[in-house]
Amino acid sequence: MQMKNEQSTKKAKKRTILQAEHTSVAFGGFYAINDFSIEIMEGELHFLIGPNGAGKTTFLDVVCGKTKQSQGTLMFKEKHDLTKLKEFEIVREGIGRKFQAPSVFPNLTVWENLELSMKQDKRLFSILKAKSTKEERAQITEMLELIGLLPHKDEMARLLSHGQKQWLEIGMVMMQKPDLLMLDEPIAGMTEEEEEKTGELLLKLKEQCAIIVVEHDMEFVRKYSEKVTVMHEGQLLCDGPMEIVQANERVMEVYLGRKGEAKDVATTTA
Ligand SMILES: Nc1ncnc2c1ncn2[C@@H]1O[C@H](COP(=O)(O)OP(=O)(O)OP(=O)(O)O)[C@@H](O)[C@H]1O
Repeated sequence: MQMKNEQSTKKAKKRTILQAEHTSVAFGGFYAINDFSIEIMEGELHFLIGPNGAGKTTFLDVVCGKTKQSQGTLMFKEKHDLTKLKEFEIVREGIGRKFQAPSVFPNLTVWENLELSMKQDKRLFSILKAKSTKEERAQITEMLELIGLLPHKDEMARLLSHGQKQWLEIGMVMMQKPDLLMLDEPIAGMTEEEEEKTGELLLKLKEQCAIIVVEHDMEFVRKYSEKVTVMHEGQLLCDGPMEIVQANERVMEVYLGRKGEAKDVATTTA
């Protein structure tokens, strides 16, 4: 009986998916990130916000190995030291990233795009020649349902709307079953309806992996965030649930002190 209790406690305890401590990144003598720390837990939809130039994209670059940090520790799933891995090894360990602009294969169908993303051998010829297994086809269908593109499965990707292309690309990253998904401004350029569908999609995806979203749209952050980290000038300014973050005086100062972004915070703090 006691063992059973221990097991259920173990089950309930969430893993730390990503832990960065005292991360710094220097470009020449300039610190784009300066002693920044963040912890991302399993099943978390975590928004990373901050004014332009705060260091958000640089941080994602560090996590996926594109940029090397000059200082700090960076652990993935409590056991992989990301600073020692190359970009392809980081992907293989389970970190998927989607950049802001959609980059699907325009002249392949939606189905083929997903099929391509799940194969190791990325040569087009091999993919079109090799038939997917029943299990793989079931996985593709499941993903199409999740991203809402099942009715469009035979359409050329170039014919999709901007929002649909973004969902397809998210689906392509998800086909590799990441434990951490990183998205850079996923709703940029979307219609209101597409924004809402994206928010709903993120809520579903967090059942499968932890998610970091870099976002400028404060209304979207307020609506869908569980946890928010605010960066400013390469440093951690504040973190916690959105109610805490938007009531933080330093956060207000940083945003209100910058023309154009005052509107964003005013909307969320009203
Ligand atoms: N390769 C680089 N060389 C020199 N400076 C860089 C480089 N990459 C980024 N920076 C600088 O580092 C700082 C942080 O940039 P970063 O793109 O990470 O900010 P951000 O928070 O993502 O901004 P935005 O919201 O505008 O995308 C900026 O001052 C930027 O000019």
